[in-house]
Amino acid sequence: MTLPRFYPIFDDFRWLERLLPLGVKLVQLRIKDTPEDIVRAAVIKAQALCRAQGAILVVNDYWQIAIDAGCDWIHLGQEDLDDSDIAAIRRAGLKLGLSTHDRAELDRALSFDPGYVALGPVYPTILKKMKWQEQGLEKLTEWKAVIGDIPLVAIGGMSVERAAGAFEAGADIVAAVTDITLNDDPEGRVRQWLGATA
Ligand SMILES: Cc1ncc(COP(=O)(O)OP(=O)(O)O)c(N)n1
Ligand SMILES: Cc1nc(C(=O)O)sc1CCOP(=O)(O)O
Ligand SMILES: [Mg+2]
Repeated sequence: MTLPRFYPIFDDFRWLERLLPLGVKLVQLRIKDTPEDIVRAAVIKAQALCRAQGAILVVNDYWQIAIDAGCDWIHLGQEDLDDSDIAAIRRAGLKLGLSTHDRAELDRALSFDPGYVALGPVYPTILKKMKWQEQGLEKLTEWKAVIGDIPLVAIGGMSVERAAGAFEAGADIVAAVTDITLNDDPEGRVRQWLGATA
């Protein structure tokens, strides 16, 4: 399966209600610091919205909720991997997207047979505090040479204007948060993204 090249990430299913109808076909629900029953309800809602629009939903962090809700994809970081039941995720048939930031993390990620590998932050991000400096485009090229056919996601400070460079460097997919959510016109920005990644 070839994954769509544009991968927006949102912290509320209401973003999906607004933006999936524009043609987004791959989306992550990334909810933090929220009671689990609210996350569960949001995942169920997001899953229904994605099914209705023919979009792929990736649930961040909450692997048990993703299993319970019948989702197809989960995204886990390296710390999340320590606390996850990978066998249960596999039994439920979910595919894994995994974060990587250095070569040791990449080697570890590859040992889980991931559905995609994310590398970040390619550029500085304002979304969250990270111990990692910006990785630069060259790192995407290096990662792609190692992972071959596994889809490579570029994340961190990505924008419509930066997407072409990431693709040229080896990314298959570009993920973005604040370039959309902090834009004065999120719908217009998503239309630009869809045009730039078509
Ligand atoms: C596509 C994508 N790449 C990286 C991340 C970050 O995951 P993680 O390191 O677990 O950090 P949190 O997002 O959980 O704060 C991601 N969510 N999606
Ligand atoms: C959630 C996340 N993970 C990253 C990583 O490098 O693993 S960078 C990032 C934030 C992405 O947000 P924005 O597009 O606003 O920079
Ligand atoms: Mg995580």
